[in-house]
Amino acid sequence: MTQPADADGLERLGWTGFRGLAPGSIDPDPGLNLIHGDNAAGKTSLVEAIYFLARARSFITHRTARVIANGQDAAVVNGRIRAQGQAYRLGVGHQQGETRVRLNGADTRALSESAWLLPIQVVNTEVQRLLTDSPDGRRAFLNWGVFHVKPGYRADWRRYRRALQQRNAALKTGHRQLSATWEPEMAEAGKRVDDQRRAFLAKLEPVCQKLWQQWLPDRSIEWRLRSGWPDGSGLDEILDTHRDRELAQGHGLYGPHRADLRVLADGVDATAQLSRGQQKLLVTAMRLALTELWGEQRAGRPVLLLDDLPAELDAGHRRALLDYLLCTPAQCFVTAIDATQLPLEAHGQWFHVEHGRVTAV
Ligand SMILES: Nc1ncnc2c1ncn2[C@@H]1O[C@H](COP(=O)(O)OP(=O)(O)OP(=O)(O)O)[C@@H](O)[C@H]1O
Repeated sequence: MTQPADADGLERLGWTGFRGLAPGSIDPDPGLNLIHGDNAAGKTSLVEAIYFLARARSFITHRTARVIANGQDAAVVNGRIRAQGQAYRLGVGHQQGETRVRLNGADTRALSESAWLLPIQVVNTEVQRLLTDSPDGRRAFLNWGVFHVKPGYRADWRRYRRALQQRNAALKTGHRQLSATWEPEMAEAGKRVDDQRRAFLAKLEPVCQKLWQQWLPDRSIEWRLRSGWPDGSGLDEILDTHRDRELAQGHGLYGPHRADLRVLADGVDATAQLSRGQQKLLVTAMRLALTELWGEQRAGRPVLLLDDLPAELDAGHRRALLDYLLCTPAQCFVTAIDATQLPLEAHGQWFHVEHGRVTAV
């Protein structure tokens, strides 16, 4: 999709002390950005810097200190972002174990104050882990997915988590009555969380199906949300019925914190049915569909990071994915080792990365 020059999105990105990148800056295209360079040139580091700006953490490591360049004491990423027609200055830095986020020159209290500016999704060679890893990642996918569609969701989720923690503390110390007092709050907030997740999935599914049918035409893909408590019963009822068991365990066993999104191919677990390349396509479709849905919200413009896009995909599927990127509402950053792997010569802005230096081509 050709974007006007003043379209929403990331207009400027600058960094110092970040991974192996030499201090630098780029002015990204509002649509498509194509980044190429040899192994270890710094391509992943560049897209990681964009993610760091958007989410104040890395998608590579939980140890944020690792993004600091060897021998430096701080990593800082700055961005100029246009959202709803307005310009914002966002800065994220990590130093001495602390991450600070500054928006328009002032410290922000919560990530949610700035997170709406750059709703971001990553597709890389680890993308299949959404299917193969524990439910935590799938719950995070749901939580961020809903948050960007319904900003009020965060408050419901927080309210639920607080009631859960209080009830868990009571369960741990064997306080039957105290644990029961937290249940109405937990059940009410928990139902709101579950309802919003289901409404969000109902919107997302047709967008995913469109892509799945194009990219995996021989497979029938579907998902099932497990709420985190048995179907057909209210959470209040379940908490009441199972209190003794939960007291014996010392923590709560039911609720949306135990939800899972099971993804099936031809009726069975997708990981048992599909090749790695097919799993990549399946999850890529989910992440792209999410950015399409976010794009309709007209809050912050969604950003898609596709690191090493050609990996594990045959020429036909690569082409299909690149064709999709030409019409997505998201601002895209795509990396590959060789420019010829991204046959989009006439499109977007190209960058070359060499020994940590990024140059617009
Ligand atoms: N904190 C750090 N300080 C300095 N250099 C680092 C740091 N973290 C990683 N590096 C180095 O940065 C280099 C670039 O890594 P990066 O993963 O960005 O490369 P890439 O271009 O994506 O490579 P590939 O195509 O092989 O995936 C690597 O040599 C790595 O050792």
